[in-house]
Amino acid sequence: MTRPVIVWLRRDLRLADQAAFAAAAKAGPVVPVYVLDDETPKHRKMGGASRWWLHHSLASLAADLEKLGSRLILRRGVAADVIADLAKQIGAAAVHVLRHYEPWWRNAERALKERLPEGCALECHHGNYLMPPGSVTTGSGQPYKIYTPFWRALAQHMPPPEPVSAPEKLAAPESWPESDTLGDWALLPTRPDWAKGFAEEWMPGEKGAAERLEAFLSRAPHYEECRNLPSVEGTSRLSPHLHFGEISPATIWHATMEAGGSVETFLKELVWRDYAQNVILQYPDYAKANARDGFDKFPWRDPADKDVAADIRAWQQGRTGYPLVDAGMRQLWATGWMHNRVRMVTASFLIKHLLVDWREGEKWFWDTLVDADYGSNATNWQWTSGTGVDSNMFVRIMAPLTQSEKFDAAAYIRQWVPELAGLSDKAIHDPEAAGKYVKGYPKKLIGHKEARERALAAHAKIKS
Ligand SMILES: Cc1cc2nc3c(=O)[nH]c(=O)nc-3n(C[C@H](O)[C@H](O)[C@H](O)COP(=O)(O)OP(=O)(O)OC[C@H]3O[C@@H](n4cnc5c(N)ncnc54)[C@H](O)[C@@H]3O)c2cc1C
Repeated sequence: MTRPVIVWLRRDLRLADQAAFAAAAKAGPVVPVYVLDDETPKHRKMGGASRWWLHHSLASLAADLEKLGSRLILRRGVAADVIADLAKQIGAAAVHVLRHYEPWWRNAERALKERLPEGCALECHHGNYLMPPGSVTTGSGQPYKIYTPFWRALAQHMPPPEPVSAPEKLAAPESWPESDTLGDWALLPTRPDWAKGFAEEWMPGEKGAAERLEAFLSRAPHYEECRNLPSVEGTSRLSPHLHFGEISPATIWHATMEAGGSVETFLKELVWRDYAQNVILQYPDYAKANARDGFDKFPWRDPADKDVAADIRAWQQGRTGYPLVDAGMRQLWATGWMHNRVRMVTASFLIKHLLVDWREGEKWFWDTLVDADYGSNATNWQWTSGTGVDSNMFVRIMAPLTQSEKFDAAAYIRQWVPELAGLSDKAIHDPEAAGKYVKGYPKKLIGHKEARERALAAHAKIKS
């Protein structure tokens, strides 16, 4: 009997265009394994919203595997140890994985390689990004730090290879190793069940991802004009599916190209995802360390101070008195997702209006986003705060009230801040300035002009 091979799954929970499954299917009986590992990532273990998604995504993958005559084995513990032990136990000939670039997963891949028994190879495949992170370099072989030249260089290698179909069958081993039961992992919230709204919005899993893509294709040609309008369903909402690897970026690339029309702006956004991985490969601590010199001395307000803590809480709960900020933070809490334009506005508000260190916001998003992604989250927070490897954006202080009008956010605000629903399109962006007192809706935590001056003065301190 041919020795079995293991497919070790992480954020690659799909069968189609999944190189680890494709290679394993040809090699022999396949044992697909997911390890819930809260130890290896240390303080970066998955947040609450991601755990909700993970539960449903694993259930979906397990059902899809059964249709192929296979199973999903669930284990809990330090992933490198669990996989090495399992390889010994079943006499595996190889472990197939898709590469991941979070620093803890790179360490785990190295550790696993050392721990695997003799004769069991670790086979790492490419597939969750358009190009393997680190492979797009300047003429002198250096990795890119800035997005635009990165995009130009990556575009030279596009389109990506055509996606590969899911295997039609996966041979089963002679006997299946033991598996945990998904429900015992308690990934879903219970008391309180804050994720009630998630199920209305999302269908985690490969089928849900394919449906999202299908629905987006007819809108893709209008992406450029609609993508900044939070009141309009203008973007793809594929981010959590991409994060959990339920669909490959190559699949999305080819499908949007075939849909026709001008899709370059969308593809450029997709490349931001690759760019973020390229950044964390160069700066593994990107979620905790300012990349730009000088910001370590920035006079942030102290989150231990009770007034600052109250401001942070008001931001988290969507009670800042700025309707667009509040709508975004409430959308995040209710659905685990927020529109990109509003992510920029809410992040800028925390950092510049409230003068709170970007890392506080990064942590909140990590816990509450269903698409929370180590690379993309840190890259976008450092970009907004001006502390990152790219240009210093600190002095670009977004005006939430102007942004709200410019991007026509009235309907979005009505949806997420229902106490303001009765206000006119004109008054809803800034009820206070329009002289509208709405019972239950808070006053602004700080005026825009005052906040802007305070932020610029703080920034001047690190420049002097
Ligand atoms: C402060 C802040 C934090 C963010 N945190 C995350 C995060 O943790 N995870 C995450 O996936 N995105 C993050 N983003 C980027 C962006 O907001 C989301 O990817 C986007 O809103 C997802 O919606 P969509 O799928 O409809 O995107 P679309 O506009 O349809 O874009 C298609 C895909 O491209 C990728 N993409 C688009 N914009 C970006 C970007 N700026 N950076 C990286 N990838 C991008 C996503 O995978 C997205 O699904 C963050 C942005 C900000 C400003």
